[in-house]
Amino acid sequence: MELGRDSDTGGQVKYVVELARALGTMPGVYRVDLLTRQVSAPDVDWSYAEPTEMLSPRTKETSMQELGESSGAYIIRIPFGPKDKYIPKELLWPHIPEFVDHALSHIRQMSKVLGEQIGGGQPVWPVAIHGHYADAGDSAALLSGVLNVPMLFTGHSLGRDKLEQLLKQGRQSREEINTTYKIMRRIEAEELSLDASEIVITSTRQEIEEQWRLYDGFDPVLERKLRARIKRGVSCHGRFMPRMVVIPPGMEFHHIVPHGGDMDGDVERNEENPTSPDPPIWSEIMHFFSNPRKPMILALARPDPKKNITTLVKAFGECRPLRELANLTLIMGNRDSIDEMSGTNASVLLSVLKLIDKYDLYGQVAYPKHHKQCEVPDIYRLAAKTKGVFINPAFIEPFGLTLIEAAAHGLPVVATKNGGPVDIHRVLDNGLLVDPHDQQSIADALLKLVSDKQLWARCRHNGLKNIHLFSWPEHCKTYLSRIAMCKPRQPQWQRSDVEFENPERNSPGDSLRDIQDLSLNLKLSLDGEKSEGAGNGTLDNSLDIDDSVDRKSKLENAVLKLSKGATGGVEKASLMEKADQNVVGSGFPAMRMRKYIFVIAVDCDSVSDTSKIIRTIMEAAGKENPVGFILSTSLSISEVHSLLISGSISPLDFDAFICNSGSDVYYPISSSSEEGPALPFVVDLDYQSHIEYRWGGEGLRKTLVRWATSVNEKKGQTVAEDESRSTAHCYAFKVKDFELVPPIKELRKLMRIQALRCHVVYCQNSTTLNVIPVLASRAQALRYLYIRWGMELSNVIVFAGECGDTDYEGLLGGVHKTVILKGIGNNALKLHSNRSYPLEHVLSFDSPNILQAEGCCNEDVRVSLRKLGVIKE
Ligand SMILES: O=c1ccn([C@@H]2O[C@H](COP(=O)(O)OP(=O)(O)O[C@H]3O[C@H](CO)[C@@H](O)[C@H](O)[C@H]3O)[C@@H](O)[C@H]2O)c(=O)[nH]1
Ligand SMILES: O=P(O)(O)OC[C@H]1O[C@](O)(CO)[C@@H](O)[C@@H]1O
Repeated sequence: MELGRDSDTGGQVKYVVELARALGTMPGVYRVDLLTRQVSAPDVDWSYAEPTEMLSPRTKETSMQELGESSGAYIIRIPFGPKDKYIPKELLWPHIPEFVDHALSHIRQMSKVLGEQIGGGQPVWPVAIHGHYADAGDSAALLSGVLNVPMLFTGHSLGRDKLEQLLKQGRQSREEINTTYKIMRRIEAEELSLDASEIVITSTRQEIEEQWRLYDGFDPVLERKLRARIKRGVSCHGRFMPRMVVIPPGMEFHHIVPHGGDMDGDVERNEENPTSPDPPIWSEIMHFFSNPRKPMILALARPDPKKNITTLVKAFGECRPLRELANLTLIMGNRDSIDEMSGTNASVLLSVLKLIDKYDLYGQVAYPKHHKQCEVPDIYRLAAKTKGVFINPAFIEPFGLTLIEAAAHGLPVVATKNGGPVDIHRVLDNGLLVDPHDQQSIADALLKLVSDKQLWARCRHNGLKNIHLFSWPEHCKTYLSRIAMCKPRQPQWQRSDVEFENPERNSPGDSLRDIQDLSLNLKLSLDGEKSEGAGNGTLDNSLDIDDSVDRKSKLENAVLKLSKGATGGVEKASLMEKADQNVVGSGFPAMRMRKYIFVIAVDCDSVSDTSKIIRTIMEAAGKENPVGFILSTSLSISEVHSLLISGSISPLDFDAFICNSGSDVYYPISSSSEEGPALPFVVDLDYQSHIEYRWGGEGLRKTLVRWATSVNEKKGQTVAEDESRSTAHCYAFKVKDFELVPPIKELRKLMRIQALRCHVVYCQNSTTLNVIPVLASRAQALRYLYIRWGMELSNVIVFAGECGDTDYEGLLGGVHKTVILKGIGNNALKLHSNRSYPLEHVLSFDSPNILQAEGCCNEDVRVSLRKLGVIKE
């Protein structure tokens, strides 16, 4: 770990690595995979390019022999974004879909490997997926949706709070902040994480009460109300809230020199080897001081403006008695040259240097250029040895790992009263809290602690006495018990395979009793005791139980046939049949065998344009390649049927149909005349069970109808429910005038405020609004086809227009190739006003996977296919 190297290498890195390592050694946990980006750049360590790295356990008890072949904790580095280049977290957003696709492929591969090793040949699926920080939250939401496993989320630092703090400081406008930090994109990712997570882990209560409450999708009062309703067994009307759980992080204690009985004031010494030489970092710090024997005030933080180091230097510089009594050590990451640091970090450092000069603090302040990770404990020990004090004066500190590190080394603390330190102080009672904006109170608190020997000894003693409360094994126990309470989710087809093979194992708890793994952050198996917990937890979490599709019927792997109702819409014809093994049951064969799959996702102005483009693309594909076709559209399946008939295209020319903006997947079947008016398609019920998660059903529909009424009252008859086009997982509304309806971002906000989790899409030239499950989309349906049928995503070519429905941008990113057909697309959509951030924060325009075709005639398409190497000549 290169902690403090830049703004990406802070406490979160340490937290996540230590958590993964600790989880990997927990009884019952089989495997933990920590997924991160692979970087092979000259300016970063070579190990960042290693695809896999084992995190060896810290505890001696866990011998390698005890572990299974692939068990333990691993860092898995996934390549995505430009090769050979380090990208700061703010610029990663356009590359997230590519990460998700590669991560899926790793998880799929791993589940097979583990299946061979410990699963009796059945794939071993992750038990849960945990996103850390907004970008991983965004990814985990998509992955949990495709894999159909529970998601957990930890924010570490939250965008809305950061935005408020930056606005308060008044140095940048909202637009400037967004340009620098891509903060609106990040906030949307955090909102999506709330939509999709079953559990949100926080380090403190303050994070819930004061930070998460700033989000549309979380309201502590509504959360309590919903929880009470669940306990009483009363309906929540389709509303869902993630469960917030406070679990403070832990510490790794292996490198801490035992303090023996020396808790009451005498400085510690190395008990194991009293004659060992002083660590080199001590002299590197001491050479700054004219009187190295004075107590040392220590600050250790990334040189980030929010850490407020400049106020500390001012407080020190302006307080004569403090300067006389103590020295100040500032550990602010590592640097070779200030000119090579990032803009904000460099400006903090320059300000500090100017202040040292202004107050003439030479000989009293140390600011070493380098320190190694392994030297950090020595730095705390040095401060404790001089009877010094640790200070964290951050404007706001979400938790503050340095505070528990200092306590573990017997160093009393002065800390900001904003954020996590309040909770830490309640537990440890090892120092004083201050207002970080009040320079005088910072100086007073420091002076008090360095001058009052009894207070200093009491704080040291208290910290050492209670630090065991911040332990990773304790953290992991609570964490795992929470996961055991989640309602088990798993791909339906996998569950049915297991159950058909082994009819003894039919209760939901049983599948948890099998060894399972938990990917991205952990993989674990649950023992009998925990499985019972899982049963009880289902009650606790019954918010998510609203499983409206009858489980039994889903398990039957049935084929649902459709027939045209009197209205011309599609009705379910009550025909649940045993699986037609050739169609759905045994793995839809065609997609896996295709060399390429062309996904036609052009959102045209008119139906005739669509069928014309379908024919052009099919002709351009030629016959030489075994190409499969998928139509991806906002249309319902009966509209698709009419479109195909009007264009004289056979449904059998397609492998699949992604309909209703991604809320339904169908496969074509040959219709026989005996079946009367049945449409020649079967619906994929497994897909429905995947996207069912948090679907608000009737409660959501009623809220939408009320919303439509209120729009109509204000603007005249503008929005009306379109029952004929609505399906079980898509509520369709007709829109008369798109200028009069609110943009997507407002409608989404309105739904989130009411704890309704869904995805809203304006489509068909803005004449229609489709409201679908939050984990459904046209892009997600493609990932599902990969997981379900093994359709290779890198061999998929998506054809899209220049613009389209409001889910358009989701179609472009990822490992598949995209051909954008110039001049095509419905143009009435307010695509750009649907987001609160520019398209560049979502899409990478220079991606080699995206191509522009000059037009949409046969030759234009063929030129693009040639460029992609799909066709020769
Ligand atoms: O020059 C430095 C600066 C920091 N560190 C280490 O880096 C970590 C910094 O963690 P923390 O003080 O918690 O701050 P952040 O880097 O800002 O971490 C974020 O993530 C942490 C874990 O969730 C939270 O505790 C913080 O509040 C949150 O701001 C600590 O282990 C430090 O020892 C160094 O080794 N060298
Ligand atoms: O300033 P931001 O964007 O809120 O980010 C802070 C986050 O970045 C990191 O420094 C990266 O490790 C984390 O410690 C912290 O969670």
